[in-house]
Amino acid sequence: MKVIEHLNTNKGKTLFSFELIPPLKGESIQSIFDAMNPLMEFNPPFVDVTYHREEYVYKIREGGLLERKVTRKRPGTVGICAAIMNRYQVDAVPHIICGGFSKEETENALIDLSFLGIENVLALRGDAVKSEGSFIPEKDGHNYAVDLIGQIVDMNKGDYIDDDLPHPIPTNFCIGVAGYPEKHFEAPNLNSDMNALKAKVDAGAEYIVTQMFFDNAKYFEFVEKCREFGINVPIIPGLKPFTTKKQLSVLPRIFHIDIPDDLVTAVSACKDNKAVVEVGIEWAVQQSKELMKKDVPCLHYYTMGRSRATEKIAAQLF
Ligand SMILES: NC(=O)C1=CN([C@@H]2O[C@H](COP(=O)(O)OP(=O)(O)OC[C@H]3O[C@@H](n4cnc5c(N)ncnc54)[C@H](O)[C@@H]3O)[C@@H](O)[C@H]2O)C=CC1
Ligand SMILES: Nc1nc(=O)c2c([nH]1)NC[C@@H]1CN(c3ccc(C(=O)N[C@@H](CCC(=O)O)C(=O)O)cc3)CN21
Repeated sequence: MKVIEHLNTNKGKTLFSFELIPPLKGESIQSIFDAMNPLMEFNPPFVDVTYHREEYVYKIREGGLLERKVTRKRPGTVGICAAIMNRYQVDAVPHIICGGFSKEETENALIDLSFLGIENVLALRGDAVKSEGSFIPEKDGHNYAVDLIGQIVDMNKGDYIDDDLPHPIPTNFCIGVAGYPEKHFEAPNLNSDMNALKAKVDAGAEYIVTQMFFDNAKYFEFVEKCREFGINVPIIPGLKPFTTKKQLSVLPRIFHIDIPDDLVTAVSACKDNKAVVEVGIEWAVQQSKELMKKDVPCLHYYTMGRSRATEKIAAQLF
């Protein structure tokens, strides 16, 4: 079933969903099941699986020469989606990114997903390669998420880029996109980021999932701003439970978000990360309760394979 159908048929009740990161190459699918099992009792109608692009690693060869190798440390998004749909009563939402894909490779990936009965994708531009400063599109790949959405919508109409196909069958994907309550870091200002978001929705995105935020006011202002811009699709808040002291500096650096004063004070006062986990749970529960009161369609937790904190949060809410 499509995410938008889940959101529409559950009017009035906030749904629970979460996001997984594929295990490192060499690990087994069991680590995914271990991360999911404790969360399945809260009946998530869908689960997101992130996509991780290639990275460059440098190996020292004889004579001290450096050899650059292209590697993917976390492959498996498509396989994991098929495995979890097969094992649990849940819809998988693979993340599809522009980076590292030509249009033909994107078409082939979407064909695989369609064959597997996967009806949902989150369409993203994707991050820059770790060792590169900024996002560089693939030769013959997409530049922005909006262009990727165009290709998916075309396929949903039976319009494949391979124009030699005699009777191409339309795919049937529900498309979600990312939204940034605190602005995407590359956008020159909030208005231009809002225009980019509006373009994604106008191109065919049916719902938005937000970047993590720790101050609900940011989400409420964002939703209001979206409505002013004529963006009328459901906006699912994304929440990340705080679990380590290091995240005080890591999260703002990676995700370009602010941590509210009270949370900084509470985390800083913790004597160890065990105490931080408790603070993180309490903060996320308070955020979730307030969001639920405002009838958000779904609460989406960035568990990234570490389910303990999210399990404790969900137990208090769902
Ligand atoms: N790998 C994953 O699973 C996930 C990745 N992300 C991350 O989200 C970030 C960006 O992805 P999206 O939001 O999908 O990208 P996007 O293509 O919607 O936007 C990227 C940036 O380009 C700007 N922009 C968009 N269209 C434009 C246009 N036509 N002209 C000029 N500027 C334009 C936006 O304002 C934004 O600053 C990445 O950092 C991505 O990796 C987010 C969620 C999950
Ligand atoms: N820019 C961006 N890229 C993403 O891949 C991404 C977003 N934003 N926002 C939404 C989700 C959330 N994602 C993630 C991905 C990884 C962690 C994670 O593992 N964080 C570690 C720190 C990572 C590090 O130290 O490199 C943590 O401790 O929380 C969290 C959320 C993936 N998604």
